[in-house]
Order: sequence, then C-alpha cells, then structure tokens
Amino acid sequence: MSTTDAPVKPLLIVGADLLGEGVGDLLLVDGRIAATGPDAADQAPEGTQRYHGDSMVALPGLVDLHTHLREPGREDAETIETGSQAAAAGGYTAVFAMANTTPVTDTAEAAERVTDLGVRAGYVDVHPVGAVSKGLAGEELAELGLMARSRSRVRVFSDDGKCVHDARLMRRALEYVKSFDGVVSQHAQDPALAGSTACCHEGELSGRLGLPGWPGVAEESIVARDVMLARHTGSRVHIAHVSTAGSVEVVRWAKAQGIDVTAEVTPHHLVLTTDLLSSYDPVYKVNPPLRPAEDVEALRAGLADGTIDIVATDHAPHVRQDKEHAFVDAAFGMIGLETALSVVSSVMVTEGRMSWADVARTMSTAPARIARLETQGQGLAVGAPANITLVDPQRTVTVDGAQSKSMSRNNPWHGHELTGGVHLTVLRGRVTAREGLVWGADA
Ligand SMILES: NC(=O)N[C@@H](CC(=O)O)C(=O)O
Ligand SMILES: [Zn+2]
Ligand SMILES: [Zn+2]
Repeated sequence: MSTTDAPVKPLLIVGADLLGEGVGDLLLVDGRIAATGPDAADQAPEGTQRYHGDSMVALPGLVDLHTHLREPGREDAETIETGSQAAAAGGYTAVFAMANTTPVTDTAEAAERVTDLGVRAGYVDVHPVGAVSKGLAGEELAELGLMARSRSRVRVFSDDGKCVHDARLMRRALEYVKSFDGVVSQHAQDPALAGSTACCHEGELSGRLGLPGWPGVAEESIVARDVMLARHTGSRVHIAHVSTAGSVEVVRWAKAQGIDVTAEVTPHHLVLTTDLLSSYDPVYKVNPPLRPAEDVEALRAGLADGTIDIVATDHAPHVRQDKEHAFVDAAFGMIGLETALSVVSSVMVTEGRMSWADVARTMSTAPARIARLETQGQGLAVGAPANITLVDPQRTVTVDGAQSKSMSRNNPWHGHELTGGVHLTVLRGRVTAREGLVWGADA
C-alpha cells in the first residue's frame, strides 16, 4: 500500500457554501464524502478534525486537462513532484501531463512511468496524456490502444506543442480512440499558415513592433477541419487553448449541429492581450499567442455561455536560459497552475459572468468528464471521492512569482492583484495544500 492510501483522520468542513445545497457541513471519511448539508456534523465519528469553512465556497477538486510537467527530460524546468506541488497549491486534485517530454509519452511504458511518479509525489493524481503520433513527428500513430489498456488507462491523446496537421492521420486517430471512448486534444495551428519563425499574433501591432506574427485563421481553419472530421468519424475531438473569436464561432456552430466537440480556454487568454508585447518581455510569448481585446471578449462570452467547456492552464514552465532571449528567440509558454482559479474568479465570477457552480463545472466536473475520469466527475455527491477545493472568494492577493512551487519563473501574473483564492485542497480526504503550503505522500 502506498502512503497515499494510508488512512486519514475524518475531516469536517463546517459552514461552507456547498453550491446548490446552500451553506452546510461537509464530512469526509475514509477518502469519501460521507455526508453533506446541515446535519453532516451529527454523523462525524470520534476524532474528526474540524475545519472552519465560514464564508468559503466548497468546490469539487479542480482538474487540469492541460499541464506540462517536463519530466522526463527537462527536470531543470519542472519535475512531476514540483509541478504537482504547484497544482495542489492551485486547488487541483488531478492534472493531465502533456506528452511533449523527452522521451515523448508515446508508449504504455512511458505513460505508466508518469503515473507512478505522480503516485510517488502524492500531491495530485497525475494522468498522462498519450501522444497521437510517434515522437510527435506527425507521421505514424503512437501506441494508442496499448496506452489505453495500460495501468494508466489513457483516454486523452495529444501532440500538443505541435498540431496533428495531416488530415489523414487526424482521421485515423479519431477513428482509433473511438473504440475506447478516448478523445483527441488538438493544438490547432496550421503550420503552413503559422510558419516557423512567427512569434506572436499577426496584426497591426506586430507590424509596428517588427515581430513576425501568424494570423488567427491558422487556428480557425484547423478547428473547422477537425469538427468536420469529428462529424465524419462520429468521434470526440477536444480543441486545446482556443484563442480567437473565430474559433469560438466554429465551435458554437459545430455544437449546434450535434458534433461531439469540446473546447478549452486558458486563464491567460481570458485576460492578457497582444498589446503587452510592446514591452518585448518574453514572459508574454506563448502559443497560441496573446490576441487583441475583441478575441479576449469572445473567449469570455464563449466560456460564460458554455460554448467553451472548460478552463485548462497550459502550465508551461521554462528555465531562464530558454526564456530570457530576444522575443523572437525565446521559448513559448507561461506557468499558471497556482493562479488559474484566482484569475477565473477575478475576471468571470467577480464580474458577475459566472457563478461558483459554473467554476465547479468548467474547472472540475467537465474536464473530468471529457477525460472519462470516473473518480472526479461526481462533484460534491455523497459517496464521491473526497476531493475538495475550498475557496475564499473575498481574499485579494498580489501574486508574488518568487513564492511559486513551480521550479520555473515565467509567470505573467507576478504583481497582479487577484480576488478569490484557494484556501485548502483535499485529495481523497487528505489535506494536500493549505494557503499555499503543500503536503505530499509522506505527510
Ligand atoms: N503553450 C506554449 O506556449 N508552450 C507549450 C506547448 C503548447 O502548449 O503548445 C510548451 O510545451 O511549452
Ligand atoms: Zn499547445
Ligand atoms: Zn500545452
């Protein structure tokens, strides 16, 4: 038995907002939700630890469908241990680790290694995303079936970092994953339209700054193609990090046709705009690129009306040597596990565009459902695994990048004031993080 499964004391969270059920108590026993509501306290066994939840909101543990943990291969930027510490601090109880590691997660053995390292760290459940193509080369399908049947039970496949641009390969991947109810998560970016040297959004500003850009249509054309392939194959496609108004429109249309498509937006694309590039600060270099304010508004509207199903971080740690270059030469990506909930709270909840129940859906139950994660899709139901994120909606924090649990410092939120923060994270009844302090498997 791993230490993660060791018995934990029963925990009673007293007087929290339980979303649909109003204010009540939440009793966690033997790793499960034993009782909820006003009478839960009456059922608390002797020795139960009490935790005050006054003016807090209880969410089901957050699930991140898009994380880069860099292990194996770039343990100088992040490890499964440090990335999952950052995840726990950010309120996550499960993360999906993208396949663009070295070596690539394109075999059952590679997937199981990621799973095992996640269990050893013990902060969150780490689920490997399987590569679509061998070595992310975009030529031959990876061992999709073997990964699906492995101990890791892989259901999400992605060449993220690269687009599966060959339509025939994408079609075959969609057909294949259908047999085990898997999903292909597409990094939608036509390489022919994006080019190899572009580093930002193509527009009036990129021209003025003298930076080579690529246009929104490089994303939108692949989104349009892939929803048609999903219709043709009757399979499920997920669009990673949607960044333009045009992509939102295509997804909205496809859903109206009954096509089985889901989409994600990152916290940074909900807030940051391409104007920030006038500083030439490489912290703002990310793929897909930051877009103009009209796109940001369309993404917020799409998330609020359910066209965009989920928020995913695309946490992409990089060492200083890869980031601190001239803008054109710097690596793409920014970190985001610890700030995601606070960003969504600040721009969507505080602004009245989403409720906390919507946050529970877009950051926990919907991503769990897309990944067919049986353990985390049930919300706060009695009998469900005791994965809980307690949020203080009033807390205002100024982000200090130096405090991050991530090994990397490419944090675009440093110095930002955000309202609403994670207070406590509970994984199967065990506290994994409290106010940014974290506890792993041996705690
Ligand atoms: N988002 C990024 O800018 N970078 C990601 C790759 C990706 O998500 O496409 C990375 O792995 O660094
Ligand atoms: Zn990507
Ligand atoms: Zn990514």
